[in-house]
Order: sequence, then C-alpha cells, then structure tokens
Amino acid sequence: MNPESRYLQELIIAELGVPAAFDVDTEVEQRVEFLADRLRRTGATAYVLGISGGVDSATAGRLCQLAVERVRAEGGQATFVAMRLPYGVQADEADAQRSLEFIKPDETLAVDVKPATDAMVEAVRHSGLGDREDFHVGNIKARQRMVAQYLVAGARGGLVVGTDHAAEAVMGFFTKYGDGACDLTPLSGLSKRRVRAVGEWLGASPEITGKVPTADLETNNPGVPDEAVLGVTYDEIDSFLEGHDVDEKAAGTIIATHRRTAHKRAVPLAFN
Ligand SMILES: Nc1ncnc2c1ncn2[C@@H]1O[C@H](COP(=O)(O)OP(=O)(O)OC[C@H]2O[C@@H]([n+]3cccc(C(=O)O)c3)[C@H](O)[C@@H]2O)[C@@H](O)[C@H]1O
Ligand SMILES: Nc1ncnc2c1ncn2[C@@H]1O[C@H](COP(=O)(O)OP(=O)(O)OP(=O)(O)O)[C@@H](O)[C@H]1O
Ligand SMILES: [Mg+2]
Repeated sequence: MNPESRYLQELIIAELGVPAAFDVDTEVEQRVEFLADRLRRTGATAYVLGISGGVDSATAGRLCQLAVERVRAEGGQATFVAMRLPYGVQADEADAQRSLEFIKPDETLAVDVKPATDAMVEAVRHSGLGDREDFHVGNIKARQRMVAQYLVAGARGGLVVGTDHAAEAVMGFFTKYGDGACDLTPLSGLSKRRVRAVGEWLGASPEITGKVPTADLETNNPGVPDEAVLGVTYDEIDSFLEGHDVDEKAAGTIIATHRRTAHKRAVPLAFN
C-alpha cells in the first residue's frame, strides 16, 4: 500500500474504533456489560432486534439475551425480544430458525414486512420508481423492519439494537435509517471475522458463523452475497481494518467507498 493509502487506513481505523489487539473473552464480557449497563442507566426494560439468519444478528442477539439475563439476576427487569421480519416467505427461513435456537430469546415475535412494504411502494408508484425498482424496494424492506422494531420498542419501553460493525460501517453497507437506524450497536469496531469469532465463542454452530453474508433485499434475486456487490472481499476489508497490508486495488476501493458513504455514518447535515 502506498503512503497515502496507509495514512487514510490509519484514519479510518481510528474513526471506526477498531482495536489493534483482539481478545475474544474480553470482547464478549465487555460487550455484554455494555448492553447490561445501558439497561441499568436508561431504565429501559427490553432489547429489540431483528434476527435474519445471518451471523451478525445471531451474535448480537445472543449478546442481548446474556445482557438481559445479567440484569434480571441483579433483580432488574429486562426482556429480549427477537423479531423475525421476513418479506413474505424467506428463502433461508431455516437459517433464521437455527439462529433463534442458538440465541434462546425470552420472546420471539414474527412480523411480515411485505404488506407494509408493498403498500408504500404502490402509494408512491405514480411518481415513478426508476429502472432499479427492486433495489429501491429492498431499502424500503429494511426501513419497514426498522418501523416494526421501533413500534415494539416503544410499546415495551425498550431499545432497538443494531448490528452495524466496522466492516459494514467502512463500506456504508446498510440502508440509511433502515438497518442503520437503532439505539445502540454492540458489534461496533469489530471486523467481520471478529464478529464470527465472537459468535463462535458464544457457541454458534459453523452453519451460523460460516453462513455467506447477504443483505437479501432483492425480491427477484434472493440471497445475493454481499461480496458480489461490495467489489472487495470481507477478508480484504477485515485485513485493512486490522491494520494489515492489502493490495492497492482493494485499498483504493475501500477508501473511495468510505469517502462516498460518509453521509451514512454522520448525523444529518445542518445549516452552519
Ligand atoms: N452526499 C449525500 N449527503 C447526504 N445524503 C445523501 C448523500 N448521497 C445520498 N444521500 C441519501 O442517502 C440515500 C441513499 O442511501 P440508502 O437509502 O441507504 O441507499 P444505498 O446506499 O444506495 O443502498 C443501500 C446499500 O446498502 C446495502 N445494504 C442495505 C441494507 C442491509 C445491508 C446488509 O448488509 O444487510 C446492506 C444494500 O444492498 C445497498 O447496496 C439517498 O437516497 C439520499 O437520500
Ligand atoms: N429477514 C430479516 N428478519 C429479521 N431481521 C432482519 C432480516 N433481514 C435483515 N434483518 C436485520 O437487519 C440487520 C442487517 O442485516 P445484515 O445482513 O447486515 O446482518 P445479518 O443478516 O445478521 O448478517 P450477514 O451480514 O452475515 O448476512 C440484521 O442483522 C437484522 O437485524
Ligand atoms: Mg444478512
């Protein structure tokens, strides 16, 4: 990597809070405590999180369940609500069920986001949806998931948990105000392989930790691997975030994508 890429890599690592060292025992303990402490400090009585079948939500979900159990053991009141949020029938529903068996959430709530998504798309259709309708509708699915989670959080006095981590954050690979909207993010600062390591430490099976990451947002093309869209592999992203040398082309893609998606990691641009 050239000196400019190296310099930008260091800035990105600092911005996203990726530690040089990684000890999985410590990470799990600190992240469970982070979640437990937020409940104690805010008085919130529930965590709410969508469980897709992917490794991120399986890992974050198990951390949430451990945190609410910790708070209850101290005499507090806290529940974890795992939400299944399919768009109609989900092709990899079996993976989602496997995640739920691993997490053992206090409560599981299933809400189909298809009717709300379709109703919104049809209500807007007359204004024109352009030639990437399936892509744009995918982002509406992510936002309908957000709406459902906030409705449940509001009704239960709970907080919405997000699964953003450093490998997604650096690429801006989330829907703005969709899965990107949440109250706290227990996986922050982790590369994708470190998320997998945390999941594995927590006891997730290889089917869960080894599942090919997918945003799974397109109706006509379910389960598109993230890596087919990102233009770089998670291995390259992870190595970059962990401070290693990656090839110049991959570094260039990561740096350019990070710059282009800065608005997604920021609060709305305000006058002045
Ligand atoms: N320069 C700028 N300053 C301020 N705001 C700006 C902006 N450029 C666009 N925007 C706004 O941002 C919007 C575009 O952002 P957004 O709506 O997010 O849409 P966009 O970034 O185009 O698409 C979301 C991407 O994230 C991926 N994704 C989504 C959800 C989950 C996952 C996953 O891994 O599971 C991945 C998805 O596959 C897709 O590639 C624009 O419509 C505009 O409103
Ligand atoms: N079908 C779904 N049901 C419930 N929640 C979902 C669904 N799809 C996405 N989500 C939520 O949106 C988040 C972002 O999706 P993302 O694909 O990044 O994570 P993941 O599916 O958990 O893991 P991976 O990135 O490895 O696929 C998920 O972690 C989950 O909280
Ligand atoms: Mg996924």
